[in-house]
Formats: sequence, C-alpha cells, structure tokens
Amino acid sequence: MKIGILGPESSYSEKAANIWKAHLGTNPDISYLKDISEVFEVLQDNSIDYGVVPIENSIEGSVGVTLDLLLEHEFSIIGEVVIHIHHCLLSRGKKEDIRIILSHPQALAQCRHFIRKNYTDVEIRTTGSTSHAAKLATEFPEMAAIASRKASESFGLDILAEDIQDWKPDLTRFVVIARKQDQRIQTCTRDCKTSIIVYLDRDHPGALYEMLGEFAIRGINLTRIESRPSKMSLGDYVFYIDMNGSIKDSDVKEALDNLNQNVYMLKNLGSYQSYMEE
Ligand SMILES: O=C(O)C(=O)Cc1ccccc1
Repeated sequence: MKIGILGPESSYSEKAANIWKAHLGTNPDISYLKDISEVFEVLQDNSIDYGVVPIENSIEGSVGVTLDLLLEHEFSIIGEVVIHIHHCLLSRGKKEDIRIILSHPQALAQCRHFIRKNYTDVEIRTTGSTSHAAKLATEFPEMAAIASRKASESFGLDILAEDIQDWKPDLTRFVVIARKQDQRIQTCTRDCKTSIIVYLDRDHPGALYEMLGEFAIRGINLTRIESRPSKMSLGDYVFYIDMNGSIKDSDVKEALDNLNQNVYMLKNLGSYQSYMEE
C-alpha cells in the first residue's frame, strides 16, 4: 500500500501522514510527490492508495486547489489530521545574504508580515511544498526557505528565525483521500465528521436558508461552510459544508437525503474520523 504526500521529506504533509498512519494499524509506504495536483493525479491512475493534502489553514483559510480537485474527482475523504505549524526561515547564508525567499504559497501567506518587516527587498518564489523550498535553498546562500524545523535538519540548513507565522496558533487541517470504490476505506467510529459539496438548483431568495434549515432542524452542528466559484459565471457558487456526525447517523442521512432532492448536485465526500496532533 502506498500513501502519496507533498515531497520531498519533511513537508508538513508528511507529519500529518505519519499521525494518520499511527492510527491506521498498517504501514503504507510513502510516495513523495511534487504538489497537490500530482497527489490527485497519481491517486486517479492507481499508483497510490491514499493521498494526504492540506485543505484549510487557521490563518490563510482554504487551500483552493484541494477544494477544486475534490469536486473534479470521485474521491472520498477517509480521515482528517489537524497539526500545529511552526514556520522557520532556513538558509545556508546569513540574514544579509538573503535575496530570494521560497516556499509553498500558503506558508508565504502565513508569514506575510514577517517578510515585509524583515526582508523588504527580496524576491518571493513559490514552490510545490515547504520542503521543496528547503531543498532548493541548499543550492545558493542568497536563498532562504520557509519550512519546518525538521526540514532544517533534513537538508542541513541554519535556522535564521523561528516561529515566524504572523498569528499563533497556526493550525492546518489535512485530509486523507482515497478512491471512492476502495473497499479498504475504514468506517468512522468516533469524532466523525461528514463533508459534502452542494450546488444549488437556482438562485432564489432564501435558498441558502432552506439548505441550512435541513441541518438546523435536526440539531446537526456544521463545522464549516465555504463558497467557491462554480467557474461557470461570476457570482455563481458551490458550497463546501462540513458537519459533525456520520452518514450512518439517521439525522445526518435524513438531512442529506432531503437536501439531495432539492439541489442541483450534492456530492457526499464521506464520513471520516478526525485526529488532532497532541
Ligand atoms: O508544503 C508543505 O509542507 C505542506 O504540507 C503544505 C503546507 C504549506 C504550509 C502550511 C501548511 C501546509
């Protein structure tokens, strides 16, 4: 069995994958991939069995590419892992040498104030992962990467600054995805969450109110609601909704069945267990 994550070694995805593996009871091999899109691509072509991708961050919000790809593919979410992020600035060079700062776009966004305050004259470059940024920074002393402390050890870089994210705590939620037809998908036993994507039938007053009513009247707690452009026209949206509970709970099932009859499209991404880093 293989699990695909953002590579190379010491990305935050690897940390999330290791937490999930510890609960799994089996030990899938890690496949290091270049970015989030590649995780979806190789899961689609059967080269891996699971993928671990970031979906949401407490500072920067949604990871749009993950949301879009969940809509495009027939994958299930089979687990979620929430981890603490402690970004460091890593380099071979000294502070005064730095001309280029590299990282994953989410990490750069989480450290925006730090960069503006301390590095006014640098070029910013994005990479597929924080650990890829660290690997590139080994090549030139004028490069610095925003990545984890673990990445500094893996790639032999000095830590120029630590805990540089603009807000604390910085938490990132990762989802574990699998092909829908995968028989090995475990059923959730506790702390279950369910995720769906909804595209409403037509825009009319109260459409969102009616949709949310299905959850409210059954006392189902929504943990997130997010709109994303449908990409069909400006002002047209799909809704991503997460809730506490499992599709095996009769109230959740009933709410989704009712909703399904009154919306254009409802995609059930699955019910899964949530793990928080201790
Ligand atoms: O690039 C990584 O290490 C990731 O796993 C994605 C990411 C980037 C920034 C914060 C959290 C996760």
